[in-house]
Amino acid sequence: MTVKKSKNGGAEAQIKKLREQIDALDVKIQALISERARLALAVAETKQQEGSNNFYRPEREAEVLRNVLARNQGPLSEEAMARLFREIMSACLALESRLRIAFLGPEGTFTQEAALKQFGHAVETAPLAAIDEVFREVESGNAHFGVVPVENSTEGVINHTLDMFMASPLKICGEVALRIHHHLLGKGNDPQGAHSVVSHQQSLAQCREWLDANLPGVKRVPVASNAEAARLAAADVGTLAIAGDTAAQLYGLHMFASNIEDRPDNTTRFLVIGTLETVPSGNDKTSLLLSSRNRPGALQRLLAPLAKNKINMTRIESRPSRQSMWEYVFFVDIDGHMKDRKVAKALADLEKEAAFLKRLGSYPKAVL
Ligand SMILES: O=C(O)C(=O)C[C@]1(C(=O)O)C=C[C@@H](O)C=C1
Repeated sequence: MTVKKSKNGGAEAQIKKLREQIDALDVKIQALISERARLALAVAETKQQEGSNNFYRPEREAEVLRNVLARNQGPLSEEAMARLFREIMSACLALESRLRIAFLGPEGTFTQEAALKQFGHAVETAPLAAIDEVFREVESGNAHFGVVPVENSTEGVINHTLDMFMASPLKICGEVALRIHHHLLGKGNDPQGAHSVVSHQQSLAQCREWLDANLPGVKRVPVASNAEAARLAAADVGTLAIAGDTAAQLYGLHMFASNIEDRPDNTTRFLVIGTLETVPSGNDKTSLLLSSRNRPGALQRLLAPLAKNKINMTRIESRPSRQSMWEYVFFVDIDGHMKDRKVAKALADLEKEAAFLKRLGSYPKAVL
């Protein structure tokens, strides 16, 4: 008994000592964060004196986060360390100017998660019901930036987002890559007793194999979003939802099975849209909208300037042009920033070959 007591006493004393060290470090960290915030305010003042009211600088934020990752020695993971610095920058930016970010809602969607991953929590977020509403909110100046999904590694592109760029004057200012984990959620006790499983059609597709193996008799019903699915599951014990953590928490649902996506590397790419022309960050990509003249070998000829200038094309998607039948436009992503000499030369060559070329934006590659 005496030994145990002294052991406990020893452990408690040890914890007390460690906590004193933590307290002493917290004092220093806090003072440094305040000093950092004062410097950010000074940067804001300089921006204002220059006549600029673009306080958000995605290229600088990408650089800060890349430096953080390069320095990280553990024990915190890259994600954890980046998240902490993201929130520090978010709070600093909020001192300079509070941003309003429109995103494809409702609350609890993966797009909201992507918006918070990119901007941190010190922004005002505005959930909107459809992708075109997000574009309109930014175009009208009601929101500083918008976040929309564009591509999923299992199911491919989100055509609606690409189509919006044909007519919209907005630029792509950044991209966010988000690992997507889907869970089977509900209010009841036994998922086998459910009559239907609801989710966004992409999520149902991303969990197809799991559903075939585990819930073969349950009807699959596509709905507008995963968050909407969670809302429906919260209202009816016979309805199961496939959605992510945020929606599960928001609607207080029971998690019957976690990470049910067929591919463990399931990632969705989101775009940050706005009026800002992002300057080079040192590791950028450029998105273009192209259409070819209607003649044999047109696509090959169209892309030749990229090969000639040794530009790496990372993606190409074709979409009907909507101008005339059987004509296509191409969404092309290339490595580099349009201000890079090599890219600028390739774009000048491309312009001569293409019937139409729209520069959708150059922006930092997703950091994490
Ligand atoms: O460097 C700037 O331009 C800043 O305003 C500072 C800071 C930061 O906290 O590091 C804040 C907001 C910008 O988006 C980028 C960086």
